[in-house]
Amino acid sequence: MSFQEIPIIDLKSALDPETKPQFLKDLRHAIINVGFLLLKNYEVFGPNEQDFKDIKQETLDFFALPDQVKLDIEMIKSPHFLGYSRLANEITSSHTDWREQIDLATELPGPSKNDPIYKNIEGPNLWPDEKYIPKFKPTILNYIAKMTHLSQEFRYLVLESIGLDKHSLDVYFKPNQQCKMKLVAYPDLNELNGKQSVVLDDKPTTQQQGVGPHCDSDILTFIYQVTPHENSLQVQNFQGDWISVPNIPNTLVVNAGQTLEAITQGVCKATIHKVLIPQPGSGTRISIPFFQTIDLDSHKDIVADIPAEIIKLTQERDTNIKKWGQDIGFQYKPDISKHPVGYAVFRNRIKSHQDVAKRWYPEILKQVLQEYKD
Ligand SMILES: O=C(O)CCC(=O)C(=O)O
Ligand SMILES: [Fe+2]
Repeated sequence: MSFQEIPIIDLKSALDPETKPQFLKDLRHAIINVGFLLLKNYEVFGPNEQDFKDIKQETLDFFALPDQVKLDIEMIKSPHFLGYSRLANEITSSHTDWREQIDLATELPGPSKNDPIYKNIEGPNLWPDEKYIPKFKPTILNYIAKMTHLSQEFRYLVLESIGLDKHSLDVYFKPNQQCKMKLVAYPDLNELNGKQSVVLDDKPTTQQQGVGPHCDSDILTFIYQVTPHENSLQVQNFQGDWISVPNIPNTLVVNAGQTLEAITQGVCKATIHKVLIPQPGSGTRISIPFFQTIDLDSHKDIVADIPAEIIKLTQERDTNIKKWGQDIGFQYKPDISKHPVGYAVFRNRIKSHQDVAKRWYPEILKQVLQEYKD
């Protein structure tokens, strides 16, 4: 029997030596057998109530900006895949995603000439004109700084929960390691009526995707569900059933990505998930995912010293899997024995944002589309 609900984990209980053993046990179950959890009392290490209020306000203000202000910072202007994506301009699992978003990241300089091409993932953000939205940049930078801290502390706990030294992944991180985040708006069906995808010949229908079934490619993702929509974010259990992630105030959704799965020999599960567009009349759904990523140059072996009893738990999980989720189509998986992790990350960005790739990396886009077909 696969999971039927998303476990809730209380970060405060990690701080008390009396409650920590049970905390680690619960976390171990969540990360191995579900791949998703709801985290409460995150402000122990992360953003506080005011920080969440601020980012919510800036996000609402951002999406309310005149189209031209948003289009001035369209992602197509960035070789680093950062900036604004208009509605229906992204593809997941071969279909249009009915969402509008801005991709942001830890502010870093672009790569130098001799760097491998995948290093273009790093670079400066495209900021909206501060004349229209003066507090946007400082609010985002503050959120990134605090979430970076939370994601690091939480990674330590995840590693402890599977019997590893909390510093065992430190070699995959560099000083000022890039983290990524997005502000996302999923308009409801009424607002979408008559709209057509910019990239595919898709029109929205009731079951249309906000974002199609996929696994995240990072280490850990933290999602702030800003609006109270239910039954939008759904996770696929290992029997193929879709389980809704409850939208509980003052919790963050946390999930494992494929990079963490790869370097922990499959112990931490990168579970398939998707977002449905909101029901007509329920208004725009807003969410803010934050992605902890590792040094693009990482080219190291997987973590070898995972205790045998943890590997056994993983094997038990895998033998019980009746149906291995939905086919999410072709997605580059990090294979750090063959390529640095940046190779897969870069190719996944090319596949998702083909208009950006066409402008900046036409040759690689051709290769990717060819591999995609094969
Ligand atoms: O909007 C959400 O709640 C999740 C979005 C998501 O899964 C993603 O962008 O990777
Ligand atoms: Fe995701």
